[in-house]
Amino acid sequence: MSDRDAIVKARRIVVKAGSSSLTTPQGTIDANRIDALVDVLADRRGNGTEIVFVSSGAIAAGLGPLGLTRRPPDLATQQAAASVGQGLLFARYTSSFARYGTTVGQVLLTADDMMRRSHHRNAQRTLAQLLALGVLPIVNENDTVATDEIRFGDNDRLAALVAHLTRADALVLLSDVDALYTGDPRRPGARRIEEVRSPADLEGIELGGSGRVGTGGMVTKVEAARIAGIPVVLTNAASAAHALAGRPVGTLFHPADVRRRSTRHLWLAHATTGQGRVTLDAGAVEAVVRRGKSLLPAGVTGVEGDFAAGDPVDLCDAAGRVVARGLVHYDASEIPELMGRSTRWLARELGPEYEREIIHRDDLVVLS
Ligand SMILES: Nc1ncnc2c1ncn2[C@@H]1O[C@H](COP(=O)(O)OP(=O)(O)O)[C@@H](O)[C@H]1O
Ligand SMILES: N[C@@H](CCC(=O)OP(=O)(O)O)C(=O)O
Repeated sequence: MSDRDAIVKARRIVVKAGSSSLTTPQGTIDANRIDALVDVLADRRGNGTEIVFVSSGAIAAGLGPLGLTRRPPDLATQQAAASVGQGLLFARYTSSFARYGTTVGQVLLTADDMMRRSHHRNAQRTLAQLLALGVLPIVNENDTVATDEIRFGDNDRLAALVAHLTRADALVLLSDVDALYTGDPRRPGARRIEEVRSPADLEGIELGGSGRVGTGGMVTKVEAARIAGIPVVLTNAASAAHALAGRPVGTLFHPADVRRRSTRHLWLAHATTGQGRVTLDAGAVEAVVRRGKSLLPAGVTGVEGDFAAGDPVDLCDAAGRVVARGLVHYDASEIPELMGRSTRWLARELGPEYEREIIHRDDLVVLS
């Protein structure tokens, strides 16, 4: 079965639409385009396919009502715009899907929901139950409470992780551009890439930034395709029906092998930024990278940054090369007095609560 056939036969599909496909240049929801996309999704659903829809556009749809003409640079105004826009978007989806008798459920996720085991299971259960009840989940990042430090920012990688979370068979990314091109399609000479089979197919391709209201541009779409581990089609919203029908539109990304990685590990590797750095001695690098062990205080030689317990931090070797990333169990300020000490010594001198790892192996992903 070809990967285009796999999209036709998929029983569960994650479809993601970008801000530019759902909103107008005036910063309002684009009701006509939303209705047209809902028509396509409802049609596919009518064939018995379960759809999980990841919708961007909360910030973009909130701009007009707030009298703004462009995406604000500061987080607080973005959060406010998202708060206004998300409600308007969801109201539109509710009424648009009601034309087909379809009930929709709003699912707003934070990066933490992908990362922390308990939250992760919770999100997974909610999505599974919505699908079991015949509800179409509409997912977005919970932008109103997301902060710069711990935020997806773009919905492409979120969609890939949602595909893992829901064990979807295919992912369709809808943007304002009809495919991946060899360079920015706004410039002459850019050619459409029909298929991406391996990272080698991406060599020499210029992955540019986003359009007027989007975030992440092509970089995060290609990254999403790499994370997804299922067939991915990237095209524009107008070609959604063709993409779902297996027609040769857009760019088809054949699945990369990511089966051995959990969603949390994929999140850590691809969707977080280290909030600081911890330097490891050679023995600790060997233990963490080669033997899959937890990072103990004894193997730490240095710390940089101002992170808090629970933040993602980069683990570096003595040459400063990042070898892994993990969720740290201590604040940055606590680490200097623990460095180089055995856990037994720490428990005896500082108390039993200091007998824990700097980073537990379950919260750690090797990057080198
Ligand atoms: N190599 C490329 N191929 C296709 N599009 C590209 C490329 N480089 C940059 N782009 C730009 O990426 C934009 C889509 O990204 P983005 O604005 O984040 O979309 P969305 O809001 O749909 O997620 C397009 O408008 C396009 O101009
Ligand atoms: N969660 C954000 C999405 C951020 C964004 O712009 O994403 P995208 O348009 O998919 O590149 C929102 O709803 O505004």
